[in-house]
Amino acid sequence: MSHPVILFEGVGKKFRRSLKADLLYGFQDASRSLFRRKPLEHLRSDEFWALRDISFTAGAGECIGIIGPNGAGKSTLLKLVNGDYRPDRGRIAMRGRIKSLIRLGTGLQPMLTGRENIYIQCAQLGLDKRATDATLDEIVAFAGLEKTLDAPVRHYSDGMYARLEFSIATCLPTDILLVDEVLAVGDIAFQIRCLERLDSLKCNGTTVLFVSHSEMTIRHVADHCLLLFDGEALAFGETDKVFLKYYQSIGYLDRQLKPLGTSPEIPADFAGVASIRALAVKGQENAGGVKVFTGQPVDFEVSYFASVPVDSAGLVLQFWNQADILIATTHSDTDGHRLSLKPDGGRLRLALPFLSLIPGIYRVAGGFVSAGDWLGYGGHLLTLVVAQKQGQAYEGLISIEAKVSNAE
Ligand SMILES: Nc1ncnc2c1ncn2[C@@H]1O[C@H](COP(=O)(O)OP(=O)(O)OP(=O)(O)O)[C@@H](O)[C@H]1O
Repeated sequence: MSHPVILFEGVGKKFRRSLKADLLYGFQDASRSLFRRKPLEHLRSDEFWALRDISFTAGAGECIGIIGPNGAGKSTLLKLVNGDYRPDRGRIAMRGRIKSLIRLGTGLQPMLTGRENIYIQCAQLGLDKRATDATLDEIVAFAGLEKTLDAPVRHYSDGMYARLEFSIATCLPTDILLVDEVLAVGDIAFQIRCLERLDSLKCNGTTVLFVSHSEMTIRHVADHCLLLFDGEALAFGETDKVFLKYYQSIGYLDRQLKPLGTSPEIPADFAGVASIRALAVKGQENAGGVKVFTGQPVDFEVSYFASVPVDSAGLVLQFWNQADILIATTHSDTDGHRLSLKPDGGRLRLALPFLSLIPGIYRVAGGFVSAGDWLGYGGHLLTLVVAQKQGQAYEGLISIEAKVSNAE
């Protein structure tokens, strides 16, 4: 990476446990800062490191997913980037404008209406009234708040707050976007719109730091992940490896809770799916990739590996929803169960003529089966975001294709 947009070098941030220490050390630290002396690097009594020795970089258009248990230091890291805190140790360098969605509702004035808040926030982003007039409809439509635009935002639900804040913050291009768990309170249709918008912001060069406890959303948007644990960076890099480290570090694997990404029943992968992607169908491309819709055809390209030649294997994909419920399994009773897999690997095409999944975010798992046994199983091969065509509405868990005709 040539010039990182965000650089953390050995960054540390400490906090105090008591109000007394806060007041006393706050005064001491303010005096040091006044005389341009470096912050104290050692801990005084009642202090602790909320972040210790954190180093990573993020480039233009890159999204870093920040994961870890409660209290690990994720929000503190975002607040350091946002300039809410100064680091007590190390160096942070950044370039460009920052937009943050860190604490729900803090950017909005509760007594003012949604419309008034949009004008205030847009003015802070540098838009004059005429420019705001021009983007107002788009902001409101994205947030889906047409009916409540002129109500005071103190009457909004948490989800409505999040929709308005996200919509305003992302209506203009920005260099750095900080997102802390704000999508969690939005409904599924809004979450899907947010993920699409994040994809398109990334395509336009925005660097995103994205904090979430949802593995599915992290996997969809993040190019790399940073795992924080008790203020320390336990892992940084490929999403798969970082999640595996996360599950190992919280004992998820030991407790046999069937972690995502592995299947404990399978001793060794003879043949498995290396990667899978949805293929573009005309009119279904969007800025961040391929869009798939309920009721439409979808094709997948599946790359596989095999350690030995395999005759007569079947390719099976499973679709798990965000509550980790298995919603659907593919079946292909013709050629799909008589595949020969070459030992050097290859590519297959799996076609679904009618996507039965209703709008939502799904984890695609699966692999090859032979005589009823898995030859290899991938627990998280793809995060699939399913949208709906305008004017359609779905209820239930799946949509079933039906043909209706006049009965003579
Ligand atoms: N202003 C503060 N003063 C004192 N302690 C703080 C302050 N802000 C955060 N902490 C502490 O720092 C640690 C890290 O907090 P942080 O909010 O960054 O965690 P997190 O990983 O975002 O957690 P969560 O997943 O629960 O949101 C916690 O122990 C928290 O209590």
